[in-house]
This record gives sequence, C-alpha cells and structure tokens, in this order.
Amino acid sequence: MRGMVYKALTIAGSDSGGGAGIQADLKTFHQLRVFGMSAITAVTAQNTLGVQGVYPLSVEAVERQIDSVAVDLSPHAVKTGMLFSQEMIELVAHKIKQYKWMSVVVDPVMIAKGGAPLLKQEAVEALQRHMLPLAYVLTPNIPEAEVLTNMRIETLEQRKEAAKKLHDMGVRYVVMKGGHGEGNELVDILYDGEQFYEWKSKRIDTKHTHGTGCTFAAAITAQLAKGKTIYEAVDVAKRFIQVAVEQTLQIGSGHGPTNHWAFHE
Ligand SMILES: Nc1ncnc2c1ncn2[C@@H]1O[C@H](COP(=O)(O)OP(=O)(O)O)[C@@H](O)[C@H]1O
Ligand SMILES: Cc1ncc(COP(=O)(O)OP(=O)(O)O)c(N)n1
Repeated sequence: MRGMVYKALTIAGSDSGGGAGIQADLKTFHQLRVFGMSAITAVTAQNTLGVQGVYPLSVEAVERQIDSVAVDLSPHAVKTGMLFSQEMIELVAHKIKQYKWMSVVVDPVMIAKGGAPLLKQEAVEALQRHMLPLAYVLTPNIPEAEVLTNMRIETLEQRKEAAKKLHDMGVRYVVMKGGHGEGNELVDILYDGEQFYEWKSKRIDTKHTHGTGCTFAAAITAQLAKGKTIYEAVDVAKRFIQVAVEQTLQIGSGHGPTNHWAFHE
C-alpha cells in the first residue's frame, strides 16, 4: 500500500546549475519521500562558477503559481527561499496568510556564496516586517542573522543573543546554521523561545558546498510536512546535509553541488 502522500511547496528562485534554489529543494523533498511543488520567483543563470544572470518573474506570475498549487494540492508545509524584492515578499506574505499556512520555513536568502545578491538591499526591512512573524522556522546563516538583527556575530554567545532577537521579532523557532563560523567544528543552533539546542559536526574540507543552506532548510520542511517535530526535523536535516557534503558529486569546475542522493532514512 502506498500510504499517505505528504506534500511540500517551495517558493524560491531557480538555479539552472541544479545545486541550490528550487532544484535543491525539490531533490531534497523527493529524497525524503515528500511530493515537491514549486512557485518560481526568479530565474537565475547559475553554475558552479557563480551567478551569471538574475531574471525576476512578475508578482502576478508568482501569485498564479501559488494559487494553482494552493487550491488543488494543499501543501502540508511551505518553504520560502530567494524572494528578491519587497513586492515579492509582500505578495508571498499575503498568500501565506490567505491560505492560513502554518508550517512555514523561511530561509532568508540574501547572497549566493560567490557574492551575487539574491535579495535587494531595500527589501531587508520587508523581510523583517512581513516574513519573520509568519515564520514557524527561520533558517539564517550567520551573515543573514547579522543583517536581520543589525548586530555583529563572532562568538557562540552572540549567535544565541541574535537568535533571541529573531524570536522576539516573531519567529517561532530559530535555526541558525553554523557553516560560516570559525574552526573545524560546525555548530547549528535551535532556539525555541526557552532553550537552546546544538547540533555539532565536523567541517568537511571541500569546496563543493553550493546549495548547503537550501538543502538543509528543505530537509527541515520535508520533515515538518510529514508531521515531525522541529527537533526531529533538524536532526534529520543535519544528518542529510552532512552526508550530502561528505559524498559530493565532484561536478563542475567551481563550487560543486551537494549530493542529494546520499542520505537514506
Ligand atoms: N564544510 C561543511 N561540512 C559539513 N557541513 C557543512 C559544511 N558547510 C556547511 N555545512 C552545513 O550546511 C548547512 C548550511 O550551512 P551554511 O553554510 O551556514 O548555510 P548557507 O549555505 O545558507 O550559507 C548547515 O547545517 C551547516 O552546518
Ligand atoms: C536561486 C538560488 N537560491 C538560493 C541560493 C543560495 O543558496 P545556498 O544554499 O545559500 O547556497 P550558496 O549559493 O550559498 O552556495 C542560490 N545560490 N540560488
């Protein structure tokens, strides 16, 4: 018997190179046995060497995609990634409220690893104002947490202080990714408003980390779609990304993608 079909929607940008964005999200959903659906906010011309072009879709085109999925396919969880502009953020926030989506994972994508901007600078305030209060889970990396809280983050204590600030800004669960921290040990933290939880792992010495943030947040989304708790979801996401970085595919001549086939439940 097939059993229940769990469904997740990603609202994000397309990465033609297949390692990040919509493509990473859908591959991760699929590997975790969740049916993936998408609303594309922007098309990027991108590969392992960087971002060669960014082409935002119209707000109307994104609204239509979200409506098409919502009225017929009722996702169990929703993830947002590259939203690019203030108008797009306002639209997505409006749709989340309209469809009363609760299991919403907001990955506050700002800059690709190569330095290309994926969010306009003037849209940061809209992200703070409209998306944070709707986020069941927010998954900033350290530089994104710095921008959102307007504070410098160097120590673990400062990461925790920033997580508290983000919680005060309306986020239910803050999951701060530790990839940009110092040293050989990576620490991802979760703050639930009362306590901190830590996931530690060895930093794998590789240049093939393109799409780690999207993949990690997508794994959390897939687990939430299946009804798992946030603690269980982060646990699986951490194990998913660890093996995906350990067993990279070694493709492309720059920063290659992670391996979305590596993890098995
Ligand atoms: N070199 C690495 N080895 C193992 N895990 C990594 C490595 N780089 C990043 N990760 C993990 O990938 C996830 C995303 O991390 P991070 O790099 O902080 O996000 P982003 O890709 O959004 O910048 C986190 O769980 C982090 O611990
Ligand atoms: C279309 C698109 N969306 C998001 C990103 C950023 O993805 P991330 O997982 O943070 O990976 P890096 O770009 O940092 O390697 C992207 N690149 N493209």
